[in-house]
Amino acid sequence: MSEQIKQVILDSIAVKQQLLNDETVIAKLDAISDLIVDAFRNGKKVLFCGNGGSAADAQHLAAEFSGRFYLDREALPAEALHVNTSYLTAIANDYSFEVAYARLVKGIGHAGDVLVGLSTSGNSPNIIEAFKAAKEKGMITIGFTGETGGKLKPLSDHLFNVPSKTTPRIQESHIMLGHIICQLVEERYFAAKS
Ligand SMILES: O=C(CO)[C@@H](O)[C@H](O)[C@H](O)[C@H](O)COP(=O)(O)O
Ligand SMILES: [Zn+2]
Repeated sequence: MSEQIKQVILDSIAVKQQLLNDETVIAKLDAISDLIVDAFRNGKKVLFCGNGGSAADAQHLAAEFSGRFYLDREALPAEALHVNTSYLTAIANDYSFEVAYARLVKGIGHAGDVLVGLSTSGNSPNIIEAFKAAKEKGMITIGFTGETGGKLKPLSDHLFNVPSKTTPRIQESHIMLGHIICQLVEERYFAAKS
């Protein structure tokens, strides 16, 4: 049993070690943070979407922006697309779950806004449809996926494809990458303002 537990921790570390060793990932984190700072400076917002554990990650990361992270500061405009359960259940029930996020992107998304999609397979239909809607709107799409990127890869302007095939290990790295971006964005946006 303890070996099994240790193996999970080792596997999680191994994925993160690969990210640490990949200079393109480090450079991308730096660049995406600047991109999001620019979006906020231009009055744009960041929308997040995911399913299951990745829905939790989506709202977690949105709340780092709209609430606060390390700094005591103003709110930044960010939200996760699944948080209104009345909206989500009505649209899933009346139309389909597949269109639920896309419909909201069409309703509230504007050119220059950012859509972050978290999908370990890269193949969740509602995330795919949301990315298609975002691209039609002229939004910037950022995918967080597993190693292949799945169907989200060609729809992502920027992609963090975590080098693993295992859903929970991928998610553990997604939240780490997301936290890094939140930290850099908060520092850069509010340092420039003060
Ligand atoms: O949290 C977990 C597994 O760790 C699950 O809830 C998982 O997120 C769900 O099965 C999702 O529906 C998987 O979707 P995706 O990552 O392939 O887009
Ligand atoms: Zn999970």
